[in-house]
Amino acid sequence: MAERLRLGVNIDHVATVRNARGGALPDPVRAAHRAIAAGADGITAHLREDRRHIRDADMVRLAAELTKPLNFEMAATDEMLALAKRLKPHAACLVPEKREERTTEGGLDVVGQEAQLAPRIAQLRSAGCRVSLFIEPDEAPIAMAAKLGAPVVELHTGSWCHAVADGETAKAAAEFQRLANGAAYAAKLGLEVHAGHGLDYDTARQLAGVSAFVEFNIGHFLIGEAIFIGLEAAIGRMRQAMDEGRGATR
Ligand SMILES: CC(=O)[C@@H](O)[C@H](O)COP(=O)(O)O
Ligand SMILES: NCC(=O)COP(=O)(O)O
Repeated sequence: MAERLRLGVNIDHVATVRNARGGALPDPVRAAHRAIAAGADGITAHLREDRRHIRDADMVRLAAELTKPLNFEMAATDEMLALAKRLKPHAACLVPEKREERTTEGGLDVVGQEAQLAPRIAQLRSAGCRVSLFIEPDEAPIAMAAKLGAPVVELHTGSWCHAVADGETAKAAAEFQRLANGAAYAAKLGLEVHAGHGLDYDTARQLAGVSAFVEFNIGHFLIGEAIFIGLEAAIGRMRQAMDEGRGATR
């Protein structure tokens, strides 16, 4: 029987809605508690440098209150590093960030940034954080992640999800194969393999069939679904989709 996939729920976009009116509601920390009650294995939150959704005070509360692991997504900057070292979340996921982007557009450029990343990874590990690198599913960044001492990689699923959503069948098939190959390669190197960005019920179900993945981090789709069916129901359906996909693992 294949290992059960973990589901990390990203709550960034509860904070996006809150910030639209500048008040305190809806509270992303309340959403995190509800997500855990509904079966999330962990919570992901991305403290962007421009604080467009999650804010420092949210991170402080999440780190103090959660009963399941917190995955702190952050740019590899001194400011974020200092905060992560203070809050000591279960996990720190280093992601690329461009101020003008609408959302994360690709994986971290690990091959070009070894000198900056190596000391930051070492410091996060010393603070007790499980470090992951959000990267493209290609051999060069995966090998570099292993060389840099990151125990976890999160493979960027955005290109595949876009191709699926746009009905680009050939591209979607190629991107899926790229993810499957990347996951197998990372697992062979001894890395723990996660996936995330743009996943929905169907893509999560399909990707769950790749046995090398142990965790998916999913946010935007689930928060959108919550508008229609509620957060608990959306998480329940996602859990079911992932379990179905994992059951199909050969
Ligand atoms: C790194 C990643 O793919 C996402 O988790 C990230 O948090 C996306 O950023 P937004 O939530 O701001 O779209
Ligand atoms: N790291 C990916 C993540 O946390 C969620 O991404 P998305 O589902 O909001 O695109």
